[in-house]
Amino acid sequence: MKATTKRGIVLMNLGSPDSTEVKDVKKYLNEFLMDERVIDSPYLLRLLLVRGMIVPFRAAKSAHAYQTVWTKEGSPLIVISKHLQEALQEQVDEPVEIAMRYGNPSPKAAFDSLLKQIPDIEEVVAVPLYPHYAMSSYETAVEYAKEIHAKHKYPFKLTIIPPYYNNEDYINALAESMKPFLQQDYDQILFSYHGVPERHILKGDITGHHCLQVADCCNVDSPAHKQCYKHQCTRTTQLVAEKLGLPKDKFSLSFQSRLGRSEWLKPYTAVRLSELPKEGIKKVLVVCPAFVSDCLETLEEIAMGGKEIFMEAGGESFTMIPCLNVNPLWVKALAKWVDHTHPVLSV
Ligand SMILES: C=CC1=C(C)c2cc3[nH]c(cc4nc(cc5[nH]c(cc1n2)c(C)c5CCC(=O)O)C(CCC(=O)O)=C4C)c(C)c3C=C
Ligand SMILES: [Fe+2]
Ligand SMILES: [Fe+2]
Repeated sequence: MKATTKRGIVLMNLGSPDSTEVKDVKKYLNEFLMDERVIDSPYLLRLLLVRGMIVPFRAAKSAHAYQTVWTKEGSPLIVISKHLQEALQEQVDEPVEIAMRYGNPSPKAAFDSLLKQIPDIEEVVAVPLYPHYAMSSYETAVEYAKEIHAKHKYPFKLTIIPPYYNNEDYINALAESMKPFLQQDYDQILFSYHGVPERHILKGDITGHHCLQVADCCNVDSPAHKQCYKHQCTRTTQLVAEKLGLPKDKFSLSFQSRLGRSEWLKPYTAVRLSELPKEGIKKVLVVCPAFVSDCLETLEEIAMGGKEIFMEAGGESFTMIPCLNVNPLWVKALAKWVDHTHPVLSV
């Protein structure tokens, strides 16, 4: 069916450095970590922390990590986002662009390109490539896109796809993508999500008294869950496990990529990978549902670093399940969500 409204689509991801050179990685880390939704200290303290401590110490290590996963076409996250754009474009009539929260291409470049292709464009549908709501991922991407939209007075309406951590199309695509890996002999599936500081969870609790304060908070109903990253990761895990018929002892959940010394969501993936073999879990499958595109954090931190930790601790086999990337069911889900007849809620 042809769209009645003149529309365009933007897939929004996090972004990567322009190259693996230390100067480009520094530029990227500065932009990323100076975001107040990522490092939420007051401006001057953040500036001191980021420019004076984190970036000078982290840039070379980070650049080296990027070198281990970089491809001829560029950063895996950007390349896969482009492939997803192409795959979705084959399914929908509206022009599809990609935009990154940090680095390139920017939301402005994506909006300008859509406006050039359809000068009388009426609506742009933005799809954050984050299934879960976190201040440091979904929220910052959405608020940035809204800011650019307002600042440049674009003539079209901006519609945002809400978090889809519990959406049946997303859960089904994820479960189906995992099925082939369950044919092999394994002891447990580790669902490893990007972590966030516990402080962010407390800050995002709209009730002010639920998250991390009520016993088993993620499994006790609360309006806080609308913006609770921990609840949403827990729910994705439960729904995928149900869909795959996994018994309780066959899966567990952990959080990766901790930065700094404050307390982040626990258990930490690196710690669990070092403990699992001692608990008799010698064959592990790892899936990272917070990322829909493979990136540094899945390909280097988990598939390389995580595997090393697990094998050195006595593990026998470590299998990384790829992200959804350009999985046909995932592309189909996106095409369904952006269809003009499908009711989307603007956040
Ligand atoms: C999936 C959602 C993400 C959340 C939530 C998130 C929070 C978060 N991240 C950092 C710091 C870093 N993250 C880095 C890489 C990175 N993070 C995400 C996603 C989320 N981050 C992705 C997809 C990537 C990979 C990007 C790529 O180019 O492949 C990095 C850069 C790499 C490094 O030096 O380790 C940093 C730094 C914080 C502090 C945070 C929450 C507060
Ligand atoms: Fe991150
Ligand atoms: Fe919560």
